[in-house]
Amino acid sequence: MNVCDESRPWIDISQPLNEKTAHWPGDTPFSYETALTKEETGSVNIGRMTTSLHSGTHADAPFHVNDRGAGILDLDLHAFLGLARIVDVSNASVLDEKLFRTLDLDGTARLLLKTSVPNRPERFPEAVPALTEDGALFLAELGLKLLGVDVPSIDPLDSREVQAHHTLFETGTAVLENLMLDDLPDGDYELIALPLPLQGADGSPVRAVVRPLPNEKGD
Ligand SMILES: N[C@@H](CC(=O)c1ccccc1NC=O)C(=O)O
Ligand SMILES: [Zn+2]
Ligand SMILES: [Zn+2]
Repeated sequence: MNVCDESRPWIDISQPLNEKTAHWPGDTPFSYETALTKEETGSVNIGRMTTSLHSGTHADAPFHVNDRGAGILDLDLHAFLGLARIVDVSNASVLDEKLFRTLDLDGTARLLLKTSVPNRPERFPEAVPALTEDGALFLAELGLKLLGVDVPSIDPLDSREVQAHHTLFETGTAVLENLMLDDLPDGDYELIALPLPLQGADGSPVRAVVRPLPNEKGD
């Protein structure tokens, strides 16, 4: 990955974080304030933010669903960095093995799924197409390093078992949620979506960017 190739600009696929960003019911909304103004310090403005780690575009850590699971700082960054395939699954109401068998996932290390839910960062959806246990196992067996979705959760929004999270984390697959994929055609991309080095945290906001792979002619 030559990150300096200016002929292929990076495309931001992150939700903006502001006071209107949707959050999980009962969870901490995002807020930013200037805690110390330039007038107060005599030199600089100093910001402070408060947020759930599951607002906006973010990575989950295994600790999110397992008290003994790894925190975000313990995860291998390579999962969040490298080749990724974007696939439109907007015709599917569940993300199961049957669906995945119809897709071209050969050699895919990172899979970003574009679901039927439109990208509306200010609106928490009523329902999402959930990843089934057989779907999660199928992806893990493919050797997937990372699964990304454009909705707030890979599990049903009212799930207590959060089975898809458990299955992916038990098989060492990283998870990104709330990506913005609506404007991107299916295909192979480079992805950078690094979590912050938050000690002990169950997740982290990421700034997720992609760019299409160069075509064979090199233009
Ligand atoms: N699993 C979701 C988060 C989640 O389930 C949640 C986040 C905040 C408050 C409550 C939540 N779940 C259950 O009520 C996620 O990974 O972002
Ligand atoms: Zn999350
Ligand atoms: Zn999650």
